Amino acid sequence: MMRVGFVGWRGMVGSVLMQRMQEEKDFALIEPHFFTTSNVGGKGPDVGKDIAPLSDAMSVDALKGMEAIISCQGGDYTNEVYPKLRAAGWKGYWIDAASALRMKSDAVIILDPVNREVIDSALHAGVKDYIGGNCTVSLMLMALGSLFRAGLVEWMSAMTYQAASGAGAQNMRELLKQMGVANAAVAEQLKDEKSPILDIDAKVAETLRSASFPTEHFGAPLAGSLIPYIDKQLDNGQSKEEWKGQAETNKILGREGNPVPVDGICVRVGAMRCHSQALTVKLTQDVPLADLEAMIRGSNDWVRLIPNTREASMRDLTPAAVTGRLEVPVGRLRKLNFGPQYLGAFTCGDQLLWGAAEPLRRMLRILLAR
Ligand SMILES: NC(=O)C1=CN([C@@H]2O[C@H](COP(=O)(O)OP(=O)(O)OC[C@H]3O[C@@H](n4cnc5c(N)ncnc54)[C@H](OP(=O)(O)O)[C@@H]3O)[C@@H](O)[C@H]2O)C=CC1
Ligand SMILES: N[C@@H](CC(=O)OP(=O)(O)O)C(=O)O
Repeated sequence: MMRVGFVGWRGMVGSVLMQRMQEEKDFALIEPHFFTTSNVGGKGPDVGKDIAPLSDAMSVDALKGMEAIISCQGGDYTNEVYPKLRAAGWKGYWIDAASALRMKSDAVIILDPVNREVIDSALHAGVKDYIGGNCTVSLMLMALGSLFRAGLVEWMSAMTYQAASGAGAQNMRELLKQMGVANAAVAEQLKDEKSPILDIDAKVAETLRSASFPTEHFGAPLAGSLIPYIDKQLDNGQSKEEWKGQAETNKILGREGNPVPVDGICVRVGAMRCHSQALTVKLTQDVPLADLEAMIRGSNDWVRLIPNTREASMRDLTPAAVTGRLEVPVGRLRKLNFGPQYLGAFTCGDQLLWGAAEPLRRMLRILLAR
């Protein structure tokens, strides 16, 4: 059995990975070893079989014994440990959720329902580093990857509505705290159906702006508001999250030499763990809507085409409906007023599943099937 090391298994992404691997009985096929940066010798997770006590995730010697390592520990850990491990001659497979190694020329961004042939040819060529993509990019490609693959996308604009979970577990907690504080500020007025709405509104606005409103993690109010900036600021006016749209989409599709322009504005909203995106696609030709729908519907086992009606959109195309599910719905599909080559679409997906954990466990399955 393949010896597989897990680092970062108790974090938010790691916990979702453990959950999915249990559901799919992946642990029955491997010899799992668990690592920690904080509790060496402690007890690992319950995965339905006996496991050794936790090993030191900073020990190159301990990690070197693994044939594959899956890390959900974050980019700082990857930047510190990965180079030492390779320098020590380790030849195993490194599978990582963090962005640190994504754009390395000999690393592949994994999203097998979209780029299985890129993964297979890299495996054949002896590539050892397989990195999960940015959640927003992966979810967009799960929804509309078929249009890129058919050569139908001249350019795409992705305007995003990203959930608190993308910023981390503490941020999810902070969003809920903010909701609680905003609610508490007007709890008495809410009990009285006749209390003036503008008084309630003014009190909420004052609360959101007050110095005591909990914003330690987001740096700004998110509940009752939004934050139109995600990740670092770049010199060209884009945020790092916006930069990833084009860079990672084209790398996943294996067309870095002839990139399709992708751009937009990435916005944090008060959803818990589903990222949504409003997409505008300039098509390379005027393809009938029904043909585009058929192409999207047939592109992978998880995409769900939602009829462009008010009822279906409100029922099936929201973070509340999609959270915790592997399905990636795409709807609001229509030709835009700009002309017959302009397509509008809206998609929503769980960013901890296809956006983070799922591509990692599927990469492990691909290795096991070799
Ligand atoms: N958040 C996201 O949506 C996405 C994240 N990623 C990548 O995955 C990396 C990990 O993200 P995420 O899972 O959010 O990180 P977390 O902060 O949830 O977990 C990272 C590590 O922190 C340590 N830790 C310290 N305190 C706790 C605690 N109370 N509960 C659990 N773990 C704790 C654990 O290490 P130890 O057990 O060694 O102490 C854990 O493995 C990110 O840096 C990013 O690179 C990728 C895609 C999406
Ligand atoms: N930046 C993403 C989450 C994330 O971790 O992305 P990346 O894996 O590209 O660093 C978000 O905030 O929603």
